[in-house]
Order: sequence, then C-alpha cells, then structure tokens
Amino acid sequence: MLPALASRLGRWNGAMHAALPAATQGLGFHVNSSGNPTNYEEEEEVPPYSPALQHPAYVVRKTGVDILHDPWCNKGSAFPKSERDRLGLRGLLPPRSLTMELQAARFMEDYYQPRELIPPEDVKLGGVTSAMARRWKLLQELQDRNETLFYRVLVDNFTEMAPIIYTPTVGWVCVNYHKLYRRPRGMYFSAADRGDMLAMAYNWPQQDVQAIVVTDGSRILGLGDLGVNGLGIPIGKLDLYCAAAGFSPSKVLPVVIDVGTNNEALRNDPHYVGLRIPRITGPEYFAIIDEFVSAVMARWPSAVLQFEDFSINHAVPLLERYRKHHLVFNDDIQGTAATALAGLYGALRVMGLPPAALGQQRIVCVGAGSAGMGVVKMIASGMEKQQGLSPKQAADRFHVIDAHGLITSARTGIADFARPFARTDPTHEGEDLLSVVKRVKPTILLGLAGAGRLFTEEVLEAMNKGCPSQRPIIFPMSNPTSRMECTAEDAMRVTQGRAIFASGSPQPPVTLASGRQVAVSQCNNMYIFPGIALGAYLGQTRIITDRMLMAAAEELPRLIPQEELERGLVYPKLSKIRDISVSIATAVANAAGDEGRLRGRMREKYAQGDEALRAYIASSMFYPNYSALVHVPHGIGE
Ligand SMILES: NC(=O)C1=CN([C@@H]2O[C@H](COP(=O)(O)OP(=O)(O)OC[C@H]3O[C@@H](n4cnc5c(N)ncnc54)[C@H](O)[C@@H]3O)[C@@H](O)[C@H]2O)C=CC1
Ligand SMILES: CC(=O)C(=O)O
Ligand SMILES: [Mg+2]
Repeated sequence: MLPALASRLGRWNGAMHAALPAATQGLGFHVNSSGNPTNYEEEEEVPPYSPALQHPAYVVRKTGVDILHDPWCNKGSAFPKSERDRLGLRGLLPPRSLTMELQAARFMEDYYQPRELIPPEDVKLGGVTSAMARRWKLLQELQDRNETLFYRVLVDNFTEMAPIIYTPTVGWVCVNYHKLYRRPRGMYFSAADRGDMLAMAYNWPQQDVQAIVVTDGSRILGLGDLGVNGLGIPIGKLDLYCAAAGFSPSKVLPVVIDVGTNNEALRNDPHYVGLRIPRITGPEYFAIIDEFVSAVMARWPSAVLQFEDFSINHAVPLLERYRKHHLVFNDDIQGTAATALAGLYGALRVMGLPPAALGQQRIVCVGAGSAGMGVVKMIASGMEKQQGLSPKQAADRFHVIDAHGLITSARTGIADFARPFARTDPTHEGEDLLSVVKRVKPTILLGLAGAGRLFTEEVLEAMNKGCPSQRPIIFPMSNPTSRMECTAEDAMRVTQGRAIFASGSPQPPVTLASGRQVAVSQCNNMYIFPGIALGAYLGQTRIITDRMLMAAAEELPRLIPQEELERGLVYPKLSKIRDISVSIATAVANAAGDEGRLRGRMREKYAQGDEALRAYIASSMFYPNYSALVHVPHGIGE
C-alpha cells in the first residue's frame, strides 16, 4: 500500500529487511556484493549482510522546490543526479553532487569556528557561552533545512552536541524562545482550544506518531515558569529520542500546553507568543490536560507520552491520574529517579561495593520536589530490594531538606509523597543544610533544589570530613549549570579529589593542585528516558511499571567498562548513547515480558531470549542516512 510507505516509513523497516539474506542463504545461493544471488563460486569476499546499513526508499508526493523546502526530504547539495531528474530538481541546485560526509564536514567546520554573534548580556545563565548559543543557532538552522544531516551530525558528535541541543544551552533557549522563534516546530494546545483538541490533533501532518513529549512550561529546568517558551524542552528531549534511541524524527511530536504563565515579565513582554493570562489551576486545569491526553491518545493510540517539567503541584497528580491506564511516564519523577539510582550503583561499583551496600548509606537530599522525592523514593525501593530493608528502615537512611530546611513530622502541610521521609524527631524541624551535614555525616549528598550553589565550601568541607571511611558521593543534579548546587571544580578542590561526582549538566574534568586530573560524570535522565520510551513503545506495554523502571536503573551501571570505573566514572560514556539506549530498552522490555506486558514482535523476541530481543530493538532504530526518494503523483496508490 503506497501511502503506508510515504513519509519515511521505510526508515523503520530494518527488521523487515532482515528476512532477505536468511531466505536466500537457506536456498543454498551465494549473495554477491550487489545483493543478487548467483549460482557459482566467486573469488571476491562477500561482506556480511547488515540490515542497519540498508537505505530504504520512500515515497514523496511533491517535486521541485517543495522538496527543497521540506526538511524531511531535503538533502541540500547531496541529491544524486538520478534523483534530480526524477524529482524535477534540475537547475534548482548547484551542479555538483556532494556526499553526506562532505556536507557534515563542512557543517562541523562552521560549527567550530569561534565567532561571537550574541551580545554578552545574553550570556548570563552560567555555563552557556556565546559560542554555545551560536552553535545552537547553527544546529537549529540545519534542522530547519535538512533534518537528516542534522541528525547525522548529532549522532556522530553526540557528546559535543548534547550540551547544545539540551542542558545547559536549552535553558538559555527557553528563556529567550520568544525572541529566537523563527519557524514553527511541534504543537501548541491552549486553554483557548477547549473542545477542539481532537480536531487539532488531526492538523498534525503525520499519521504515525510514536512518541510525544509535553510540558505546560511551569517548571523549566531550574528556571521556573517560562510559559510557552518551555516548548524548547520537549523539542530538545525528542531530539535525544531520535539521536539516542533511534525514533524517526517524523514520528515524534513536541507539545506545549498553554494555560497561561505566572511569569509576569514574560507575560508583559510584547514579543511573548503565549496567552497573556495568569496560570489556570484547579479543575479547569485538569480538564484541559484530560482533553489533551484524550485527543492525542485517540489519534495516536500506540504513542508513548512523556510528561516533562510540570510543576510539583500538578506533576504528581497527573502521573497518578494516567499511569495506570496509559503509556505515559513523568521523566522528572521517574526518569530522574532511575538515573540517580543507577549512578549510585555505579558509585558503589567504583568503590568495589555491591548494590546491597546502598542500604548502609546515609543520604541527604536537598530538594523535595518532583525530582527530589522521585529520586528518594526510588533509592529507598532499591534498598528494600537489594538489602531487604523495610520501607521504614529504608526511609530512616534519608534526611530531606526543602526551602524551609529539614523536613520532620513537625512540619505542617507536609505533602503526601514527602511524609514517609519526614524525620521523626521534631526538634530538628527546619534545620539548615550545613547543620544537617555536620550532624548526620552523610555518605551521599544529592542536590535537586534548582536554587544554585547550595553546596557551599563549608557544606562540602563538612561532607568530606564526615565521610572518612569511603569516598563522599556528591551529585548536584539541578539544571542548567547556573542552578547546579556546586561545580565539579568546587567539589574536587574541597575534597582533594576524593568525591565521586556527577552533575545534572555537563562539567569538564578537574585538574587538582597536584596536577592529577579527575574525571567527572553527568547524572542526567537522558541516560534513561530514550531507552525506556523505546522499550515501552516497541513492546506496546500499555503502561510503564515500577519494575520496568527498576530494570532500567539496574542495567545502566552494568554498562560501565572496568577502565572507566577505575577513573571514577559512574555512568557509561555518552558517546555510546545508542548502545546504552538499546540495553536500557532491552532491560525494560525484559521486565515488561516478565510481567506479561509485551505484544506483537517484541513478545516473540522475548520468548526467543535476550539476544533476539536486543537485535530486534537495534534493528528497529532509525539511523540518519539519505533514502532514495521515489516520486509518486497524487491519486496513485492513495
Ligand atoms: N539531573 C536530572 O536529570 C534532573 C534534574 N532536575 C532538576 O532538579 C531541580 C528540581 O526540579 P523539581 O524537583 O522538579 O522542582 P520542584 O520545584 O518540584 O522542587 C524544588 C524543591 O527544591 C526546594 N528548594 C528550593 N529552594 C531551596 C533552597 N534554597 N534550599 C533547599 N531547598 C530548596 C523546594 O522547596 C522544592 O522542594 C531542577 O533544577 C531540575 O532541573 C530535574 C529532573 C531531572
Ligand atoms: C533534566 C531534566 O529533565 C530537568 O532538569 O528537568
Ligand atoms: Mg525535566
């Protein structure tokens, strides 16, 4: 059926191709290098067939300039001559046809050219330099004109570019989104669209959407309420879905739901593109989100829906509202939790300790919001699972601090999710971080407050002193860099390189006064959410369970090579992100299979074992290569 082939469906059909060589080889044929069977012996070497290397064709209905203006089809100067002929491109492009590799090299030359294009006052979000902002703009322009090349350079340069398309630069992008806005990307649903959302979902041109990331812009990283400017986050997250987990760019949908903003400066900014009203709350808010969820689930019932950067008052109730019925997860609560637990298992491995040693740790967590409490709850589950602690025994290992200090049973208005972790001694209510660290002598210090440098020199000093028998584990996880609780340089200097360190946004390695260089890790949910979504989507698991998330957390530290553990790294290298995502997806799918939740091909593969499951997942991933474009006029095969 031709329409089914249209719009890059072919990019997902690696598994389909895998049947070909098995069939030909099964008949006793040899396969020559052009893929044709022959019935005589050839001298030349026959390379192994690799479905991942196939470049399937896909059908387009347009020709000429319409192709060049479509970033999903455009190849810029790389259209081969045959395609220029059949797509009506002759004369519309310079005559020489370049390779994708040459195009990528040309882009990278420009990318690395030091040029200051933005005024210095824009560079006030720590960690985002004008060079980074310029690189974001270059990548954005590339994505707007040639998506395939954009994803190719992103996949090939993931470690370098993740901080540009994602944290910290994406924080700067969101703050300035209304000024940077050039072309539409993703969808906007607003309070003014009540009653029309299902119809609006049909305005999106893609019939097959596999992953949606939605925000209401209410808590963007640690930068607060940024209204519709928050759309930059779903865009960045989905770029990671495509680059890191092989979702096809044409099958992902970034969304912002505009229910107003309490950010007055933004609301009064003449260039702001969202509704200029205070945030809607209460039943009306939930009715809007319900309508949105029903609309997208009705149009794309197989899609995974990721909730991102919702403020705490809505993040938890929304997750509870949908998680038992729909293929949804909240990245800040669940993805972050799995990532942090994985990093702690990694830190234990660095010290040569087993996962069960988690239950002996004393943990101080600063920040009791959606991320902080998600992390605390999951670490407690890890302790219960690994060491058989009761929930109460596990909770006793934690001291949780929020903007009002240490949370104890004396706190009034304590949130349900924080209550189990409130300290039982009311005399310490509201105690400040430094006093808590001095008194409790934590072995693990987590920062998820989004309030900047709370891990002061004194706090780090006290942490180091109170932790003589093992290396202090220090994870300032807030984003972007300006909101992190401390820098790697601070932590390593004060602890003389003893700390095992991971931060939410990337940090350079640190050179100590002695000249020794220490490696640092990045503790960011990007290690986990692409793989969770991939496993859950391919397996059509209907819901995402705690067991699936725990499987992801346990898998990640297994992927750190010994040599990296010896350097103190608690996560595998980001350059391996696609392999990491395959492993996470496989672990998630295995857990779902154990629970009887897999459907279709994934269920078959699960029955065949880990290798088959893994191979199937890997073969289903999009890899950015130019496909041959075949023009089929409207009316034929539609
Ligand atoms: N590294 C990662 O993968 C992730 C990092 N985060 C980061 O975590 C931070 C918090 O996110 P959410 O929990 O969703 O925010 P939230 O707004 O729900 O919670 C913030 C918490 O920090 C507390 N807090 C604020 N100021 C404080 C202070 N001066 N001292 C002590 N506590 C203070 C608040 O009382 C609240 O409990 C953000 O910066 C976000 O970027 C969030 C998700 C993933
Ligand atoms: C990383 C992330 O999801 C956050 O900072 O909100
Ligand atoms: Mg987030």
